[in-house]
Amino acid sequence: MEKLIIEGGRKLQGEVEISGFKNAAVAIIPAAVLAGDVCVIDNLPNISDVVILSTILKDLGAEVSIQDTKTLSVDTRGIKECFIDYEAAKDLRASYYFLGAALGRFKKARVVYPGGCCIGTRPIDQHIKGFEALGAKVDIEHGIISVEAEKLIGAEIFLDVVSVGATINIMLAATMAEGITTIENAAKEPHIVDVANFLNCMGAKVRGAGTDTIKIEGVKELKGCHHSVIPDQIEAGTYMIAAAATGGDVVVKNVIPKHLEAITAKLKEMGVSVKEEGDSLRVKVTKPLKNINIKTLVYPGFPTDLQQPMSSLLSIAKGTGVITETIFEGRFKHVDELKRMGANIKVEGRVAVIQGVKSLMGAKVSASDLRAGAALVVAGLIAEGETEIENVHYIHRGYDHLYEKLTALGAHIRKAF
Ligand SMILES: CC(=O)N[C@H]1[C@@H](OP(=O)(O)OP(=O)(O)OC[C@H]2O[C@@H](n3ccc(=O)[nH]c3=O)[C@H](O)[C@@H]2O)O[C@H](CO)[C@@H](O)[C@@H]1O
Ligand SMILES: C=C(OP(=O)(O)O)C(=O)O
Repeated sequence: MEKLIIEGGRKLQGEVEISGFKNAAVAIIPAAVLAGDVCVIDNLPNISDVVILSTILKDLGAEVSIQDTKTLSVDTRGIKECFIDYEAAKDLRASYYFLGAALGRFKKARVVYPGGCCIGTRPIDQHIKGFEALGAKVDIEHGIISVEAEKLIGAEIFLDVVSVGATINIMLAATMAEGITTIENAAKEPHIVDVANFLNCMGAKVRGAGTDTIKIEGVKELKGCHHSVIPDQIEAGTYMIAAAATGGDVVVKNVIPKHLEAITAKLKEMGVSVKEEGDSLRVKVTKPLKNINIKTLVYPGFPTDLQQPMSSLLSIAKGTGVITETIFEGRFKHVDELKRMGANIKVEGRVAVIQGVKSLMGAKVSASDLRAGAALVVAGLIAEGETEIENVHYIHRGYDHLYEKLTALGAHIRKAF
């Protein structure tokens, strides 16, 4: 089992290039099923979720080729039906997008209940409600979700909770439904817009993505297209946090600064200098950092996916900070590991109270999920001495070339087995 060893205490300095967005890529790859044609998807991150989804496409009968780890060419004409079992999909969440895409194209799909990070209960009732509203019958038996419809008919769907996954899945299923589908109380995250742009590039008629009302006018068929995935705001945010935590000076390149406003605002509130330079953000520490309060919210609020890495930074900021996690009830599993490293954090339900300490100490720790892993990497970069992180496979779900990028910024980080 791969482990990650970090010799902490070095300021990160230099430039880091941000890769394509995991959460957009993992929806766009399954969405290619809808085309029944050749799609070229560019700027993909080299992460395990992308590798798994590409393998699933191949196993379903698509012709898949990857160039430079970044560009996927996929011909989905050979796919005739969609069944995805436990072994194929247990390690990621996004397998559920094959439900919406295959329902749209074949009016039928069977996909194992999704996996992904264990950060709360993560129900999929809103996805099911959406599929049913479009006319599909949904059954869940022995851990397999089956969806089937004679035909799909556009409907008005009001989501009970703002869900990224349900918004995207309903968009996928509705692209070839008869008539108009309206999703109200839709999620507004940047990757919703990226997926809508990909669908429109294939010939779909999706309007309003990025607002809380999305309208999809069904079309008879879609065609292949070429699409480039947007930069990963969560990877970018993680490097911004790591730069601040190590007292560094880092230019985070190839980002859309607008997507990073929530994290930029919070870093500035702590006393970090964040300057926009075109499609880069320069993050520099010039004075001691003060603690702050954070509440995770749907976009454009502070993203839950950055809450865990941010808690490592708050652990060494002066004073007391409070994190309120409103999206996932189980997203504080990293806290016990941070405590091993000397952090002073008390968790009660969805609230973590962090009393800043002078520094963290290297220790043996274990990642419980992707962003818990990112939090431990940030903590390891700050800590005095050596930090050994287990369960690194979680981190590889979402961070492209982590070792190379951190090493180029001056970190001492290596693999061990
Ligand atoms: C692959 C992907 O893009 N993952 C992201 C996606 O996950 P995911 O799409 O699973 O997250 P959702 O936006 O759906 O979940 C938001 C909230 O809605 C609840 N909910 C969701 C669906 C549903 O049918 N019923 C329901 O109650 C969830 O339990 C959670 O409390 O958005 C999350 C919130 O920004 C991010 O942390 C994940 O990184
Ligand atoms: C929770 C995450 O991913 P997933 O939904 O794919 O498990 C994440 O990217 O932080």
